Amino acid sequence: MDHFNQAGGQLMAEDCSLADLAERFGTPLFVYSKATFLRHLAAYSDALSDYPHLVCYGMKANSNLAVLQALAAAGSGFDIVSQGELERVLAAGGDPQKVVFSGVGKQPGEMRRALDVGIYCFNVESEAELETLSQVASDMGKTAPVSIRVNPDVDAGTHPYISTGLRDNKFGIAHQRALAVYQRAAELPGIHISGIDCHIGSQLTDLTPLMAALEKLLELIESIAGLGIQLDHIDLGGGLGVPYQDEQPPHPSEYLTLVKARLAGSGLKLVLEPGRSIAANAGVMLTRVNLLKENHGKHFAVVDGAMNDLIRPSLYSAWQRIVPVMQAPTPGATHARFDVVGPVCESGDFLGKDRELTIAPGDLLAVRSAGAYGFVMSSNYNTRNRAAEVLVDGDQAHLVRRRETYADQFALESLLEPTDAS
Ligand SMILES: Cc1ncc(COP(=O)(O)O)c(C=O)c1O
Ligand SMILES: N[C@@H](CCCC[NH3+])C(=O)O
Repeated sequence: MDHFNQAGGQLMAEDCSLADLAERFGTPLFVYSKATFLRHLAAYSDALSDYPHLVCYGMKANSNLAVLQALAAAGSGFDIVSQGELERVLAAGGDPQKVVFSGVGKQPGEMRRALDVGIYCFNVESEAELETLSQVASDMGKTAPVSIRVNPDVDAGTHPYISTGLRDNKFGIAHQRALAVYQRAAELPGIHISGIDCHIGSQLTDLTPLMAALEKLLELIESIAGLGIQLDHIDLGGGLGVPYQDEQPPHPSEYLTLVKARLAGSGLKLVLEPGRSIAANAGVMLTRVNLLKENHGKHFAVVDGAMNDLIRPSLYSAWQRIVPVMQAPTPGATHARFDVVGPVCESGDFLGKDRELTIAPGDLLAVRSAGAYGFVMSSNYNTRNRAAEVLVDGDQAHLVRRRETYADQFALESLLEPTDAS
């Protein structure tokens, strides 16, 4: 369920006409529904209303400032992976005490900034990072709250590029090493051991690997207690999938009922880092059909959106639904199976392949489920201006990021000084 529904013969975002938004702001255009973001956040917080918790939205999924502002106002915390993301949380009015800092390559400067503003916890991903953090915190006369990210070696059963909890992945500390790392952390100055965490992968549609990871963490927690170390929280990361096509991922309440039952009596606060399940179906990308062409019997719809705007189809062969915004076909439209492709000079530049559509040049298409890992992964490849972003709230549409201009793109570059008078 989302707030993108058909009404009056066209696809709407809440009470706003997508066709009108495309006219007003141009295409390609990301359109987000504020109500959907908030409903997805509430799916987590409501399911945990009877259990101590902190939901830290995995903001890498969609870090537009207005989106963060809306989530922060609804009480969300944030999972960050860079100082840049921390600066966004602060700029959007988020509470640093609800921030967890993940990532395998935190720099000392980033650690200093996070210590300065007082984040909730550092999710430490290596022994080297632990030593550096201890040094940085001690030098500042501060204590860093730390959780060790354990790599539980659980197969999340997802695309290899987005699986993170396998022994071959760069993330976290092998669970066999974890105990030794906790022991070392207990000896180090400037470190307060606060929790344990894991994140095994993204777009998970089955609870089995998530629950297997939880069991591994609970075993470890017992061994850690044997060292005399008491943890105050467990962070299970993000990872719940969304229906892009016909997947049937579990609802957060189904997952959290199982987790709460397992954690009952543990005294552990539960931290979560959901990204995709909050953002993906809260957004669409609008793109206009430029022209139709046929090559050797194959039909192509060349649209104005491309892999630089939405890279998931090219990068992961991800399937995202593509639908016309207007229900009634334009008179004279062509009915065929189209590859929906962009203008970028790469054969891998497609938004969808082999899609049955009835379309004509000038038609507006919506690529669904584009609220997560959409705009945030966009680039200027082929010197294309990055798209604009609009956040809809009822019948109000707010332009929350204007379309880039060529001047924006050139602003950071310089020409060489001429070396002679000629
Ligand atoms: C450490 C961490 N937490 C949270 C997330 C968010 O994951 P998802 O978008 O699958 O919920 C990610 C990304 O996969 C991550 O790497
Ligand atoms: N960007 C990926 C997910 C990566 C998750 C980040 N750890 C996607 O679009 O599916």
